[in-house]
Amino acid sequence: MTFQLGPVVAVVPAAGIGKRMGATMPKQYLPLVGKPILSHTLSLLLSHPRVDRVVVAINPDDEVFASLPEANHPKLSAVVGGGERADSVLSALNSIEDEQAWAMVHDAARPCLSHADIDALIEQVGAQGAILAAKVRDTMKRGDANGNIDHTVEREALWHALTPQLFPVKALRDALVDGLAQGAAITDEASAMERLGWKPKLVEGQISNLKVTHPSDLKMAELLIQETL
Ligand SMILES: Nc1ccn([C@@H]2O[C@H](COP(=O)(O)OP(=O)(O)OP(=O)(O)O)[C@@H](O)[C@H]2O)c(=O)n1
Ligand SMILES: C[C@](O)(CO)[C@H](O)COP(=O)(O)O
Repeated sequence: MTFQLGPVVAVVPAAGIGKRMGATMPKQYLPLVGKPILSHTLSLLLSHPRVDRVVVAINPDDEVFASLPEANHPKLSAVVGGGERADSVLSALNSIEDEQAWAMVHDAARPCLSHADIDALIEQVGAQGAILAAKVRDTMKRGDANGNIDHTVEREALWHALTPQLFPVKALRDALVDGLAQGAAITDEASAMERLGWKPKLVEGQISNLKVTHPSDLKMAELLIQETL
C-alpha cells in the first residue's frame, strides 16, 4: 500500500516560561527583528501551502497572544497548554477532530525554520513518521559527576533532534497519553512514539533551525532572520 500523507495540522507548543532565558517575559514574546519570536514562527507555518491549520498551545496566564496579528488568522486556533511541553502538545492534539490528520509539531522557540525544511520533511515522511534532525559535527564527550571527561561518545550515528516532528494525530495522541501515564521522560514527540516501537525517519535539516533557549541564542537568531529578509 503506498503511503498517503493526510491533512497537516501544525501544532505549536508556546506555553513555556523561558526559565533558561531569564528574561522579564516568556521568551516566545521577546522581540526578534521587529516582531515577537512567536509571530515569526506562526507566520512561517501559516504561510506554508501544505499546512491546513495551526493550533498553538499558550500558557493559561498568557496575556500577550491575543494581541499578535497572527492570532486572528482564520487558519489559527489556540488552546491552553500544560505543565510540560508534552502536556501542551497533547492539549493541542485533543482539539484536532480529523482522524486522518497528521500533526507537524514545531517549537514556538524555533523561529528560524525554513519552508525548504518543511518541504523536505513532508516529501520524505513515511508511515512511521519523521523528524527534522541535524547530524552531530563535534566530537562528543560524556562528562562525569565532577565535570571531567568520562569518555568520548561515538558520534557517527548521533543526530540533534529538531522540530517539526510529523506523526499521525491519533497515534501521537495515544503515545503521549501512554507515555505521560507511565511517567516516561518525553522531551520530543519521537521519544513518545519510539516507546511504542515506531521508527521515525531522520530528515536532514538546517542546523540554523536553532531553539532559542539561552540569551546568546537571540543574537544568532537575529542574524539568521535578517538573512531571510
Ligand atoms: N509547559 C510547556 C513547556 C514548554 N513549552 C514550549 O515548548 C517549546 C520548547 O520548550 P523550551 O525551549 O524548553 O521552552 P521553555 O520551557 O519556555 O524554556 P525553559 O525550559 O528554559 O523554561 C517552547 O516553545 C515552549 O514554549 C510548552 O508549550 N509548554
Ligand atoms: C523538542 C525539542 O526541541 C527537540 O530537540 C527539544 O526536545 C525540546 O526540549 P526543551 O527542553 O523542551 O526545550
